[in-house]
Amino acid sequence: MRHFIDTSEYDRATLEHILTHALAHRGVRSQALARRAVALIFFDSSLRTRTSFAVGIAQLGGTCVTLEVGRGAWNLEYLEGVVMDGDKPEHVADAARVLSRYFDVLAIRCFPSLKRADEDHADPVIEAFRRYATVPVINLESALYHPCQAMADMLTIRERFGRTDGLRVALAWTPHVKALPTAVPNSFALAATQLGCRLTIVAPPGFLLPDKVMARLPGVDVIHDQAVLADQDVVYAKSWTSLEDYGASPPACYRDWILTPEKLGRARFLHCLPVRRNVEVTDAVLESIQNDAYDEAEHRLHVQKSILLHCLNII
Ligand SMILES: CC(=O)N[C@@H](CCCN)C(=O)O
Ligand SMILES: NC(=O)OP(=O)(O)O
Repeated sequence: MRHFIDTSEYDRATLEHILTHALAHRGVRSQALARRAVALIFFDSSLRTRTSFAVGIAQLGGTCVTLEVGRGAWNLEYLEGVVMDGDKPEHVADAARVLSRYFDVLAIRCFPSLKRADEDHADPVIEAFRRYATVPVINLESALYHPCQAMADMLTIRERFGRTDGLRVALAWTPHVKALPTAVPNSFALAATQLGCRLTIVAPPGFLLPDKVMARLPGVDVIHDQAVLADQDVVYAKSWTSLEDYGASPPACYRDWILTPEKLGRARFLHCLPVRRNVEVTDAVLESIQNDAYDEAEHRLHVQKSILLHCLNII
């Protein structure tokens, strides 16, 4: 079964095939998903993911139903063997099997708790759906991975530069008012290296990615000095939680890690959005011609149509 949970479950040729299809079919309307139905299951908020999936499915002639877990749909337990006497009336073990009888694809968003790193790093909710679903599962951002975002990121780089191989790409930590997940930086780092980019992680001490991700990034430099950003082709700005003080708001002493035009130099700017203006990145960066984040958001629509077709063995 072709799930799409983490890009590193696929080889480079498959990822390239999806990107090539997405670039060639951008804007194309078809009936490729006629008579197919996709469940969009949200445990957490979204602007881009829910809308771009709904529109993309419609452009392919398919149907989607959006469920908000705990708000209109039952709240779902996902841990094995628990006595369900709390606030969660249904288990993923049952919900995933039932929804698989109605839908051709189950797509799930569930962020980490940011309380216990060991539990988050096991990615329990998406793994529960993988275990019990009998149709393909697409990850709309789990505790550890956001593969659809990473594919849109790589499509943006490929469109801008005509290639991904050999480009100098920095994953640049930014300040934030609260701790954020590592899913976006994890998947960006993995996909960028899979597609031949020369990746540098630029972050304060203690802000590494989880061990199970770093283990798949051999040879990637981690640098604690933003001076290297100006030498890059692409700067990918993102805040994420410290591993040493897991789930704690970033300390005020790192507020000057905000990305400015001076630090960006001539690099192209990417961000998954949403962005906290003048906390993570200045208005001047976002209003500059170097900002490719809106193309990046558009590319979610194009690449997700190709991911759906891949998961259903249509391409
Ligand atoms: C602000 C916030 O909660 N960001 C989330 C979502 C990012 C895009 N889906 C994060 O950092 O993972
Ligand atoms: N980038 C992204 O996934 O956006 P949403 O959280 O708005 O879906």
